[in-house]
Amino acid sequence: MADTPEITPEITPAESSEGFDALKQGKPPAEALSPAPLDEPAVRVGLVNPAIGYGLFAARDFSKGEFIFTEAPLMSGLFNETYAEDGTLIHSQHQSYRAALADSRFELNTAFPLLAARNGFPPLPFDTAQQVLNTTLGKNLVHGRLDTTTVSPGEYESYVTRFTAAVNPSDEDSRRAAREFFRHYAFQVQGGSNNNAKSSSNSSVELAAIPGPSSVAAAAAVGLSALGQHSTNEACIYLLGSLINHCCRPSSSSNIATEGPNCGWRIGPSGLVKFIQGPRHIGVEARRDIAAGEQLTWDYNKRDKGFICVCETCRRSWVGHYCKVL
Ligand SMILES: C[S@@+](CC[C@H](N)C(=O)[O-])C[C@H]1O[C@@H](n2cnc3c(N)ncnc32)[C@H](O)[C@@H]1O
Repeated sequence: MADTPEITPEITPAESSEGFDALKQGKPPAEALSPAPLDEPAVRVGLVNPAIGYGLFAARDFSKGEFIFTEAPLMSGLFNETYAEDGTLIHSQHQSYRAALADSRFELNTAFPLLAARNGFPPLPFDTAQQVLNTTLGKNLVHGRLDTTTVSPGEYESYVTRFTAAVNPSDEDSRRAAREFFRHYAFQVQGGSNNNAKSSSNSSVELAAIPGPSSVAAAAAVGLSALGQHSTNEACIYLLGSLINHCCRPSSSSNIATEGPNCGWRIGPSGLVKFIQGPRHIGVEARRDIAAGEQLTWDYNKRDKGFICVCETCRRSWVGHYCKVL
């Protein structure tokens, strides 16, 4: 898959000032307290196309401001701004991957087939993958449920034939694959003592608390021993959240009600979204009304995305450019 940056969050000025005002007052205004997502089918996994791979789609209609789902991480390693060749960071990410593999091999190998192939695991047969896509890929959901996938056998085959399993990959190959994977799929969760994770760009996490799957705990333990010498931030991978694709914002702000990324996210509990219980739990929020069937997207917020973007916003502007030339 193309080189992709870590996903970094985005926040609108309106959301930002609302959050800070609420925090200054000590308690958020009642109308700012969003209800937890409904515990009913919220999302399904689909294939966008063989080049982009999977995406997440709305399984029902959502209103602006509604939370779509919350999810616990599958794994967590230390974070590095540049993903430079840092032995401790790569070790923590690789350990996290190995632990997650022991707990959740089918889910990992279905959701992230390139990572699987680089570690010597060939793509799963369609029937097995379909079961995972329909049910267990939602195993870390806290609120909201996974709906039935619409991936057809033909679509699946044309996607996974892109990945050839490495033969006897070395430990070095596996470490490199884990680092690249974290770089492309992880959410940066800020470390430190502040457990009040704010919205999108100000997410934080309490490193001392290590709930969740053993893969999260294992990597956090590795990470904790390295704190002080390295980044205190964590890189968290989510089975569903990490499958959401990027969409650029439209150049005209008048279009944001109907175009551009339709989701935002928060990690950890905060004054505004108390229903997010775990420090590394992610909450995905509708930034505008979303119709059932629409692909969920957000802005990775990176100048260098590491892939050629073919989002709706870019496609519209290409058409605009083409028309102007004509
Ligand atoms: C976090 S993953 C999203 C899930 C991914 N589609 C998958 O199936 O694994 C990011 C990767 O998805 C692809 N991607 C996401 N948004 C894209 C976009 N707007 N245009 C092209 N590729 C995109 C890129 O390959 C990128 O490296």
